[in-house]
This record gives sequence, structure tokens and C-alpha cells, in this order.
Amino acid sequence: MSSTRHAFITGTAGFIGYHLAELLLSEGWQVTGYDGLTDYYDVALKEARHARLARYDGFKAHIAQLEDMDSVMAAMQSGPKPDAVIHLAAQAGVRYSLENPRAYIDSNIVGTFNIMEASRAVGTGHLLMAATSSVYGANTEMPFGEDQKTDTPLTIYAATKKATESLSHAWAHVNGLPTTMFRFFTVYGPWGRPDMALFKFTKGILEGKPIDIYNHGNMFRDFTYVTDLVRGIRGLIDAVPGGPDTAVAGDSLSPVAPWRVVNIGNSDKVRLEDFIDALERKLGQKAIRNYMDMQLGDVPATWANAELLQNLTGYRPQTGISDGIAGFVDWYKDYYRV
Ligand SMILES: Cc1cn([C@H]2C[C@H](O)[C@@H](COP(=O)(O)OP(=O)(O)O[C@H]3O[C@H](CO)[C@@H](O)[C@H](O)[C@H]3O)O2)c(=O)[nH]c1=O
Repeated sequence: MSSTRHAFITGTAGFIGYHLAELLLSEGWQVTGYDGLTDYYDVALKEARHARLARYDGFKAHIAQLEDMDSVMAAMQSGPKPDAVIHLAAQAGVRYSLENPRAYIDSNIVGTFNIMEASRAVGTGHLLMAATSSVYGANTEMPFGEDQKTDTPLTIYAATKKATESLSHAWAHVNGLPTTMFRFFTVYGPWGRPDMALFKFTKGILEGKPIDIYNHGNMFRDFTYVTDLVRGIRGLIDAVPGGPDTAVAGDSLSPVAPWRVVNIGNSDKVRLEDFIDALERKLGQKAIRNYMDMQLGDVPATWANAELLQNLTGYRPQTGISDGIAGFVDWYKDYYRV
């Protein structure tokens, strides 16, 4: 019998899914990717990520929508039974959910249920799915811990992700399917998303155009470097939730299901203005700053308590913003030849 491990990853043409797939492929895993290549942002960037994964023999991609249950099931049954299913595909982005809320219901609720159902049907050993730090919504107690209430989401985006935490808990209870939910904190780095702040700021500064800075720069984010993030996910793949007697210190493990939720964040509260200053230093160019008011749906601050991740995996993210920004800018200049 082959000892090669098999992962089914959704969103492999996306920012985080691409990085995770590359990490597992480099470790010798077989990876089945599933991605809808939606045009929420530049499809060429998504195709370029997939092209890099295609250099590995162990990678196979299925291009279809999450909402298409027949395709999800066929893809999941196409290879050996996955040791882990890691669901990272989503309609992402906080602000676009004000414009097009239905896209979030379709992709994040219906699509996530399809992944849950297919995971149960094939009997994977571990289902891992992305929620978001945005579920902490209007909470003000910092840092955000997994034991806090998350009953005040500020956008439909956050609400759909919170809903998937509830749906997956019930699913894990009913089916005994071990499930880990992640709450990510503003992930950034090479191959990043064009709708996110670092990409928009870098592009604007290099083109000599003004950059829009929300809430006059008076916001805080726990910026998490993508390489650190996928190392955290990698550790959690092997931290399969079991019964209540397997809980570690500070665990969010459910008393009635093999289910837990884990923050993956840098545990560092960075002021947006300081982040932009660091970007200017790396680029050697000043930004033209267009200060704006707070945007509807935005949270003023995020800051992760990452102790549970450390207790489960022995690892915690550690890249500071100057190294992280440098990693992004070097990639951006190389990829766009500027
Ligand atoms: C796009 C944009 C953002 N900002 C500000 C808002 C935030 O304080 C900060 C970072 O914004 P973003 O890079 O869009 O990230 P954020 O709002 O935290 O949301 C991200 O992080 C969330 C939490 O992990 C994810 O669920 C979202 O999918 C992801 O987009 O920069 C600006 O000032 N101007 C901008 O144009």
C-alpha cells in the first residue's frame, strides 16, 4: 500500500490555497485541487498560480464551482480517499459583500455544505475549513480568543463564515466527522489578492497614484504572513480533533463533537499607518495618502490570541511586517516586471 498522503484542497488557484498546495506537494503529498476560477479578481493571476502547481506530478486540478454538487462529488471521488479535505475556496472580501451579498450565500453557505456532504460521503479523516477573524465583528476585548462570543458580525461575509462554523459543528456531531475551523487574520504575502490593502497600496505607490486609507489610518490589523499561515494549517492537519478527553490547554474542542475552531494570527496589533510607513520604506517611495472615513462593515481592529494554535502544533506565526512586506514587494515587482 502506498504511504503517499492525499489532500483535497478547494481554492488552489486562490491566494492561500495555492500556498498550502505548494507546501504539501513539496512534502510529497498528492493534491487534488478544486477551483471555480471566478472573476472576482484577475483570472490570469489565478491561472498563473495553478500553472506553478502543475509543475508537480502529484497535482491534479478540477475547475468547477462549489455550488455544483455533482462536480464536487465527482472530483472528491476521482482520486484515493483524501486523508484531509481543506476547504479554502470562498467568496472572500469584506467590502464586496455590501455590493453582492448573494455571492456569499451561494459560495460560502451552499458551496461549503457541498464540501461537507462530499467529505462525509468519501469518509475523509479530517475536514478543515476557513472561517475568518471577521466573525469577532464588534467585539472589543483584545486579543480575540476562540472562547469569545461571535454574535455581532458586521457584514454578510462574516455572517456566512460564522454560519459555516455552526453548520460544521452540527455536521461533526451528527456524522462523527473530525473538523477543524480556522479563523485567519488579514493574510498577506507573495501571490496576494488584488482587492486587499497591501496589493492596492503597492500598485498605487509604484504608479504614483493616490491610495485610499480608511478611517484616516487609525485602524489596527493582526497582519499574518502567508508562509506562516500555511505552516499553521499544516500543523493542524495532524491535530485531528477527538473526544473531550483529548483537549489541550485553552482548547475550543466541543464537548459533543470532534470539532474545534483555531485562530491563526501573528498575535501582533499593527497600526495601519505604520504598515504603510513600512511599505514606503521598502519601496523607497512616498505614498500620496487619500485619507477617508471609516467604511461600512469594516472592523476597527483585530488581534489574535494564538495560544491554542501553539498548544496544538508547537508553532506560532512569527514574521514581522518589514520582512513580510519585503516578501510581497519582491514578488510583485518580479511578477509584474516593474
Ligand atoms: C482595501 C483597503 C483596505 N484598507 C484598510 C482596511 C484594513 O484596516 C486594512 C487591511 O485591509 P484588507 O487588506 O482589505 O484586509 P481586511 O479588511 O482585514 O480583510 C482581510 O482579512 C479578513 C480576516 O482574515 C479576511 O476575512 C478577508 O477576506 C480579507 O480581505 O487596510 C484601506 O485603508 N484601504 C484599502 O483600499
